[in-house]
Amino acid sequence: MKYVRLSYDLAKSDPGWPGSYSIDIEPYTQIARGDVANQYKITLLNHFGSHMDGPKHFNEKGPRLAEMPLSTFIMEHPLLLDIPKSFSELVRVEDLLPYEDELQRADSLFIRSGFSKFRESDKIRYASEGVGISSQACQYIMDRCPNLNAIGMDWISLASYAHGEDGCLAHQYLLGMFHSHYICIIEDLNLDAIDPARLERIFALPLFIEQIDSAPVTVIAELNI
Ligand SMILES: N[C@@H](CC(=O)c1ccccc1NC=O)C(=O)O
Repeated sequence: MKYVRLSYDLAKSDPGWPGSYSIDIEPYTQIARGDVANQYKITLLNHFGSHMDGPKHFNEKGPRLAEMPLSTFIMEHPLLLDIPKSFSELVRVEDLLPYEDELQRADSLFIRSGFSKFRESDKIRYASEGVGISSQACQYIMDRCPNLNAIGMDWISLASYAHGEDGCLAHQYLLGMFHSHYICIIEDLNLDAIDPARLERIFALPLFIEQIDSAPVTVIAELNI
């Protein structure tokens, strides 16, 4: 078995959703300053970097991540799809239709668009001209794929910034506003290292913090190598 991390380190210089707060990290106690231990104070927007959206993000009646069943975070039947997309393009129903049978069997879906290649080289466009999943595709997924607990992606948000209204509706669909189940969303992942034929399981473990809807997440893929 080989384990590969799909979530990024959190770093101040990383791209965030345009106009949103990101992260600040400051020393709290420091050995170099005469303290006995190193500690840091972190101020973090819970939607910055690799993170998991819980139902309460866009659905006031939905649970917080800490209230979801633990099976949400351990994916035994992940499906990785390569669906190449570029600046401000949306994943649409017709992109998913060829995979309907696989989608119905899977407990989680990871979409590799290739857009993560811009995360380092063009941070501004990575954030403001990101890929998205159309609200119609999200409605299709909610209606037709009852076993999916989570959808992950190699770009910054389910919503493409250029299609904000549709992105809002897309979040509302997956986060259960119009259905009796939920699909959590895992945003800003690096899916480069996964060979779909070797993918066994994915573990996506968010921080559980009181009050909050969503949280930073550590995502690890188990590959059969
Ligand atoms: N950063 C968010 C996206 C987001 O904030 C958003 C997406 C679509 C429409 C509005 C949004 N935020 C509004 O305040 C996310 O984690 O997906």
